[in-house]
Amino acid sequence: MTAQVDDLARPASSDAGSGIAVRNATVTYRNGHTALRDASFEIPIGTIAALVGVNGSGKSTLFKAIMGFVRLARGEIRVLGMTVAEALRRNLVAYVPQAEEVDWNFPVLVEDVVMMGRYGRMGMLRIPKAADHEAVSAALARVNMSDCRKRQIGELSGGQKKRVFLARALAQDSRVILLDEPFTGVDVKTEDQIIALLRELRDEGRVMLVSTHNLGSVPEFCDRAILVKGTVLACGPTAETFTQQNLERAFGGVLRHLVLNDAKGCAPTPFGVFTDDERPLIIQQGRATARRLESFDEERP
Ligand SMILES: Nc1ncnc2c1ncn2[C@@H]1O[C@H](COP(=O)(O)OP(=O)(O)OP(=O)(O)O)[C@@H](O)[C@H]1O
Repeated sequence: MTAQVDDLARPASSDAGSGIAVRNATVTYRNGHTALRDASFEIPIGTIAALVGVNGSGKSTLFKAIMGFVRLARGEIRVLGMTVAEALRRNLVAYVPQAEEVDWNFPVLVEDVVMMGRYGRMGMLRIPKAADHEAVSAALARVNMSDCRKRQIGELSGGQKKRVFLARALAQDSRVILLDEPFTGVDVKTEDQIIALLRELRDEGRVMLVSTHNLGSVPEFCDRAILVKGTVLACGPTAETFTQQNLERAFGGVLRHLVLNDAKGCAPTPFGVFTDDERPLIIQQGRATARRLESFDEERP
């Protein structure tokens, strides 16, 4: 069953085994705008969860709350059973930012960006030890960016920059990784590489929360989905949550219906197509499919 908001409004004492538990979280900005109201969901450890919703629905606000950048007016967030402050103090949470949040003109080498993931383990003077250099090299190798380690971060392509910030999260060795639109501006090959890496990290027992507008990719690699629109509309296993009904509530008017002939050119098969991004989500009989439009095209006669 898809967990609805009311099911999760229970005390935080049942956190054992949960990666992120958000209960009735409400965030009101200084100008009085409440961006998130009574948001509740839970993600177990060893999970990749998608965070989806239209622009302004509160995805970044939720990330900021999990990172302790904004205070909750009401409610509670637990990370690995701890308060946010405790989880951050222990370096357990890493954040991979949106491209727009970074000043790419800042003169810094790729390896220095990745080393930032180690800062929490260093002393006041931030003098790296051998273990820090090893962690940086291993993280760069894991995202296939070792050859670029001496390059300025601003010189890299969009996909390469994303991989460097992922490497920073790996060097930090966090158990919880928040990724803010990691696929925006990256080609399909890079997207597939990032997805493969996220799966490896999941299998290591980490928790990933991925904000994305690439709805078509979600059923392919996310175990769970959280649909937001000023609050959490639905959350749970992707197969149960990513339904036409829930997506229509979250995305309203962006659903289009196409009528396509099947492979034999026989009876028309109705499909719903959500076009929030360049990677559309195909809905068939009210359920999300894991196929991308381009792979569907390949099957057409
Ligand atoms: N610092 C702020 N002060 C006041 N309001 C804010 C602030 N940051 C965001 N908001 C408002 O809160 C709401 C949620 O914004 P948020 O950035 O969380 O949305 P989002 O889902 O991440 O959007 P996008 O998909 O465009 O990144 C929006 O109405 C936004 O205008």
